[in-house]
Amino acid sequence: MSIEVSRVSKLFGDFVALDDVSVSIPTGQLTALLGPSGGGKSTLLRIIAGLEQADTGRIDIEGRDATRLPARKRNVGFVFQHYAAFKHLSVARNVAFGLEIRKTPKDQTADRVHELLKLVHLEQFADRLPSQLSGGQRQRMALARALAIQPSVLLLDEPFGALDAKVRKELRDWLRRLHDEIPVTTVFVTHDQEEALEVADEIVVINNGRIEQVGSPDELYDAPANYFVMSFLGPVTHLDGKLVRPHDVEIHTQAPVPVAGDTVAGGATGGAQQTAAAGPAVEGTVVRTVRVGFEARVEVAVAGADGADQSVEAVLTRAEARTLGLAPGAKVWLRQAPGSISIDAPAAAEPRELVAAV
Ligand SMILES: Nc1ncnc2c1ncn2[C@@H]1O[C@H](COP(=O)(O)OP(=O)(O)OP(=O)(O)O)[C@@H](O)[C@H]1O
Repeated sequence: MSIEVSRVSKLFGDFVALDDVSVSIPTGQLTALLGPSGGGKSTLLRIIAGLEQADTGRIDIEGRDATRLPARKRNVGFVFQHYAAFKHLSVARNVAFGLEIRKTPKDQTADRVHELLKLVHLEQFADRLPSQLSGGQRQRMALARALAIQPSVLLLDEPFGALDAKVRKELRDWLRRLHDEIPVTTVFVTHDQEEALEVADEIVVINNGRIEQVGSPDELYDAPANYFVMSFLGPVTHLDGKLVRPHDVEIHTQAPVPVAGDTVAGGATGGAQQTAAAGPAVEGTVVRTVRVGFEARVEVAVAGADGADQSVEAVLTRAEARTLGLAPGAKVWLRQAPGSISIDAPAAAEPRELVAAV
């Protein structure tokens, strides 16, 4: 393991930002710290970097106790969302900075800067000033600068957060490819589940100063440990007392023949369960259908346990929606698709609070 975080807690006044957090970050992989705003991701990253001190607990980096080491002695590269470049220095000099202060011989520095600028596709901009770069190019320069000192760990705090969606997506793909080329242990903070699922080898889900789950993108998606993780990883809806994904809700225009509903695989307590066969269907009425790109989102009103109408969302392909001809007011039957996963919804009132927290 490249980074071992053991029983780390951090308070700001009496606010608990991190509560007894332990996690192992594997060597050579891209690990995402994922969670909602204020959950403690940046605080954890800053403690690993040595920019913040934990109140209790221990940090080991590459087998060495780094808990009390100052940031500059931890051999970590760091990139923030708003990268502070030296405005009056060229791109090449910015990248060279870490090497110059370490008194690296000039020719070695020049070679390394050239190599890094090539790696981040900025060779032709070596002599420009940072202000003459686009936001995406500036973040690539920041990465080159962080990599210059050959860090054992690269820490990225929402590195693409300030960029527009298209550039963000490009840089995300680029970071993945870059990491395949030079597999430095990398930890990056994001609140964007899609970014984490797409880029990371491993995801650490953090909420309210605690770790909710650690796993590969597939593990998290296929076996979320709890209600929070499942809700945070993408759209969810409630069907028959369970949290399910809208694309796992089947819509029938006639009452389907019930097949014994059986639960085959349970995760951790309270975690996802996989339905082997479809159980009885729930009757409802179509409220509206909205087409979004190739999908059709169908809102269906069903009678809840308390008698009041509850809204269930189902997502179909456009073709499916067209075949079913779902007009508002149409009577339908909903059931969870066989093989899909669900989590028992917590007792009354709680779901709404949790969804609001997300
Ligand atoms: N220096 C500080 N002083 C007081 N409170 C702080 C300080 N730094 C962070 N906090 C608080 O600690 C909590 C966790 O902050 P942190 O930045 O780690 O969250 P985050 O998950 O990275 O969220 P975001 O994505 O919004 O940055 C927040 O409620 C924040 O207000």
